[in-house]
Amino acid sequence: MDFKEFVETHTIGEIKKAYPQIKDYLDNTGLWNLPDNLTFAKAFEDIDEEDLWQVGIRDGNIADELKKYLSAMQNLENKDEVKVHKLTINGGKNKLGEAENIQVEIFSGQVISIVGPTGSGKSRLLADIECLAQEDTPTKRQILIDDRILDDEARFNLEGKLVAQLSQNMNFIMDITVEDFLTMHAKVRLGKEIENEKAIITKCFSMANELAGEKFTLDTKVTQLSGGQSRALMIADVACISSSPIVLIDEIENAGIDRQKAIKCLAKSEKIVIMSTHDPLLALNADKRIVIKNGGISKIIETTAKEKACIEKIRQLDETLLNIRSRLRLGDLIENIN
Ligand SMILES: Nc1ncnc2c1ncn2[C@@H]1O[C@H](COP(=O)(O)OP(=O)(O)OP(=O)(O)O)[C@@H](O)[C@H]1O
Repeated sequence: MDFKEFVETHTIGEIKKAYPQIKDYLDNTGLWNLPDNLTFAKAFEDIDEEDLWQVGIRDGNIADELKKYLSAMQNLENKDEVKVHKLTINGGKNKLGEAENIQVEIFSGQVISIVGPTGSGKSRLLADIECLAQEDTPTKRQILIDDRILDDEARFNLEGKLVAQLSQNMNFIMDITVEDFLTMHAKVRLGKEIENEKAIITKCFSMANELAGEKFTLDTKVTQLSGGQSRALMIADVACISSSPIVLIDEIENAGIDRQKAIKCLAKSEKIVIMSTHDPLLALNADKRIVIKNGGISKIIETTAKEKACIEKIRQLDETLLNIRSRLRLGDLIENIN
């Protein structure tokens, strides 16, 4: 029996039992009080045709409407369900055509930095991960997800669900407020759980403000945010709202935000965070760093305990430098560095 036939021959109660999400559909369309012991066709006999039209039900199309709703809910759930425990990079070739001879395994909850001279290929590695390369990019690297080789169909299905990318240049094109932006995104991601949605928006907004140098409000238009504020908002959005299990960050250091805190916020969300950086503070805050040379992965260094012990000193140096920068911006003379 196909779905249409099932809907036409069963009572509303039986249909709700077989597909519990249909109760949400009926609540959302204002049809929550239809008697459970009738079929839809019978129950609709007592409802004004115009009222049914208003919620998109006409000419006995209820089965089609229910099917559309169930399929939309399924898509949303499938999106949320994409979980990645392990990402593997199988080495390809460097710019000189030499084999990388390396395999890198990265697990959820880990933060990995990519370091190397300018032009060495850090962004290229991020791009390979973003497109889930299968030996079909200039580096010939292969990316496995949970030990799985991905065929074209799997790559296509995972597109947009797996990876959230925070790149150096981020501009908003829609002229809406921060609140509308977060609400819109939360609605797409979280759907019907309105209560939860409000709490998440509040959490996301305060996280963004904690990361941003200059504070902004929920009424601020996203197009009016500075580069640093936009980045802070997007990082908070990725940490609190986006369900992508892999986060790629291309050089966060120029963003004018609290970078160390930003990485901590992202790491807490059990995602795989991979960032290219020239910043020692960020590099040492990662669990491991991939060193790139001539377009190839030349080394993988696990951050040592001794290195971790240096972080506080580096943070102080960094703060001193930030302080000098902000004094410079304020028009002060820099004749001492206390
Ligand atoms: N293994 C490789 N084989 C061929 N080309 C490569 C390889 N790795 C990198 N490239 C190319 O080298 C160029 C520079 O790489 P990329 O932009 O990734 O450098 P980067 O380290 O991110 O630089 P920056 O620090 O300036 O951002 C790009 O055109 C990239 O496609």
